[in-house]
Amino acid sequence: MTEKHTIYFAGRITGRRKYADLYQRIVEQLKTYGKVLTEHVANPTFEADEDNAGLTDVFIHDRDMDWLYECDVIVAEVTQKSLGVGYEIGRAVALNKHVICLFRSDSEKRLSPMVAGAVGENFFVYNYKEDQLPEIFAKHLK
Ligand SMILES: O=c1[nH]c(=O)n([C@H]2C[C@H](O)[C@@H](COP(=O)(O)O)O2)cc1CO
Repeated sequence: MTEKHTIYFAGRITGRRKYADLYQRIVEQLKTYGKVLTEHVANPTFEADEDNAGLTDVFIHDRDMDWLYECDVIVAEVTQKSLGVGYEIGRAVALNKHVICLFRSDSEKRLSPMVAGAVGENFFVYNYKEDQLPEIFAKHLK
């Protein structure tokens, strides 16, 4: 029987939403393992929605920190550089959360050593192809 998790999905929002479709496919898989607190990250029109909603920076930060406290696992798609995602990962480590970082192996970018080198008991980094995601999620979340 699959344990139900509370999952914080992190991915780049600011700037180009090149990976929004990928983020949506990841979130759909994560939802089979429990509750995803941050589904909005995978919403391709999110930036525009957020502008319309007029949320303040403090509101967004405090809401996301509450979700970080609440989650038991953070899954971060780190192929697209993002200050917000880096911050969330650091805060999650400080909270002793289970951290899974996903970096696309076909990317021509280099993952920061501050993430790639942080592997440990609760911190995992995968250079992945998309068809490997089901196996990765099953290993950590089943
Ligand atoms: O409006 C937002 N809402 C929000 O939840 N975030 C969080 C969730 C994402 O995992 C992360 C993205 O940060 P950034 O915007 O620096 O790419 O920060 C970030 C922003 C700022 O775009």
